[in-house]
Amino acid sequence: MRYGASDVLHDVTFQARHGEVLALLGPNGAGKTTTIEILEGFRMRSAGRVEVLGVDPAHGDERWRARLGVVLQSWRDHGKWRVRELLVHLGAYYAPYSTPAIPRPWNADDLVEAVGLTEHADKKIKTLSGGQRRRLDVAIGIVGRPEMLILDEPTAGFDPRARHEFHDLVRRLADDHETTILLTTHDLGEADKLADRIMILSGGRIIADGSADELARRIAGEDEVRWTCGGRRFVTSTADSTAFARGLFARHGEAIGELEVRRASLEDTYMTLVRESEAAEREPKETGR
Ligand SMILES: Nc1ncnc2c1ncn2[C@@H]1O[C@H](COP(=O)(O)OP(=O)(O)OP(=O)(O)O)[C@@H](O)[C@H]1O
Repeated sequence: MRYGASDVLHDVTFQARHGEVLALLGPNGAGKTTTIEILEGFRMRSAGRVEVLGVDPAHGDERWRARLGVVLQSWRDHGKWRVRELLVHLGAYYAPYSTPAIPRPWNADDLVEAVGLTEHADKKIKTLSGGQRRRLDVAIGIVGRPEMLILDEPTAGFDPRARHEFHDLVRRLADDHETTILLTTHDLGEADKLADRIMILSGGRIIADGSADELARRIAGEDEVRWTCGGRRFVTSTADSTAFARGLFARHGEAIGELEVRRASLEDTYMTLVRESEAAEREPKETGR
């Protein structure tokens, strides 16, 4: 993708598997929203090949669009509508695309319940709080029972309980309904918990693609092991904490207490990979001077 003279995405290559939850992470301005806008057919790519549900988004028709759910970063329209009323209205557009396998739309009352808005169902949308409005955005994104769901920072502004309930909903959509889900987030804990696969975008390139564990193993991350023995505290770093712990017990047996293993967190991994990529990007410019 090129805006004017500047390339904001280069060689972004990935595939999402059916029913997979994919999290797209990356610093502000990395190109996450641009990637999403290309996938949903809102923005035309400058070059390259894209297929979503087997269709090039540049030529996606209404039938294709009905199979896709999109939740953008924010929208603030429909203020005078009531929650259930809007979902019934929008849902009706999906009815012609109902199939025996995927009945469309989602029943409005069930949907309102699924996103935790039952007690607000008859309220005017402009009276909802920011987090309630975001739940409605998610409901609008899934009212047509999409086969592929794209969410741009869906939980921004959610309180911890709303976040927890949203995570359950996403896992249910993926596990029970086989919805393929691509979401962007700045919440690394959310990505760690939700995603089958994590991609990190930095400077318009994918610099990492794998499960949270795979990414943690990529940075020569050593585990930190803490324990007590004979009333003294110990801490060490090791590449193989399981073997280390086995050795500890073999040597000291019952004397070992309070054993704790801390693996490299997704945050450690993310910070390392993004720093490396930003340093690599600066380098050619510096040597070119
Ligand atoms: N319409 C546009 N014209 C020119 N440049 C743009 C346009 N939209 C985005 N950009 C630039 O493209 C780059 C990627 O932006 P994008 O919004 O995709 O980033 P992002 O990863 O979603 O960031 P954030 O985490 O802040 O939402 C940025 O440098 C941005 O300034």
